[in-house]
Amino acid sequence: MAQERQFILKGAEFCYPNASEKILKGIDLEIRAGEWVALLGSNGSGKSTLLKLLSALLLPTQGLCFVEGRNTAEAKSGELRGVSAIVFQNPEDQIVAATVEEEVAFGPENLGCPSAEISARVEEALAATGLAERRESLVSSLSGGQKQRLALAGALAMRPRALLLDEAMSMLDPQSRRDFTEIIAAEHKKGRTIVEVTHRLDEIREADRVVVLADGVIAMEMPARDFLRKSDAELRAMNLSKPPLERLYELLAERGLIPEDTETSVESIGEKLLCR
Ligand SMILES: Nc1ncnc2c1ncn2[C@@H]1O[C@H](COP(=O)(O)OP(=O)(O)OP(=O)(O)O)[C@@H](O)[C@H]1O
Repeated sequence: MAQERQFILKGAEFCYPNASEKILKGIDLEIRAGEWVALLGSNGSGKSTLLKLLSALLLPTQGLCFVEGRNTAEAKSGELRGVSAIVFQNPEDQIVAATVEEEVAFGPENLGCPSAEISARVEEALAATGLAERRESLVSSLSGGQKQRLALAGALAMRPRALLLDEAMSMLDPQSRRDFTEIIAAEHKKGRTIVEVTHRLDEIREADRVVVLADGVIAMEMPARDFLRKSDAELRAMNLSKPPLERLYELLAERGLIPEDTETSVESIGEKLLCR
């Protein structure tokens, strides 16, 4: 499964009902199972809309979308179950239950899982998101970061093969963002595909590939590592700013203080500087 094409968009277009202009104007994109793809682009460029096509919440108005080989326009109800789960920006839009445990059980219950399996899925998702000790807590007593981890736990309890993240970290403080990223990285290691919409380049370090949307089409596509090494000026032209670590790398490499092939990590840059 590792290299299979899990999502395929072919000339996909999308126009919201009653809107005068198409939001997506012919997207050709393939995402392999197990890949981590970051979707970038300015406000309104259609990133969330594209994510909704992948999750079959929306159907292309022209062109095709295939999910694990099935055309989403023809898939019967439930046929795409288990492929993907989505986490939105604001956990309040997603959480429905009163307690942590009830919230995580909600998805598997709706899937009609037997009770032993519901318990197993709840345990697994709570452990993965570090919420096991809060299982009996009221959702209202959780911090913003914990609520977003709960939304993620709810998604994981569906045991999706792909996690779709729609600016899922944009409301989090730096520590919660690090915690959330660690959980996502662990889920990716387990083999889940990650498709994340973001505006922050420090969230794409672990991605395999970056896809940039502009004016309804894919304006750029490349390995995340290469994208992060673009000049600050090029990134600013796309309304993006280089994260501090990459800015430091660029400055030190430009001045010959570290070799060009230094890995962009605090440890690696620090070691090269100390060895001088
Ligand atoms: N339900 C809707 N009905 C009509 N227009 C919509 C709807 N949802 C989104 N749009 C419009 O479609 C365009 C693309 O929206 P989308 O949310 O996909 O962009 P985005 O790149 O994710 O934006 P952002 O970075 O601001 O979240 C926007 O102009 C938006 O106003």
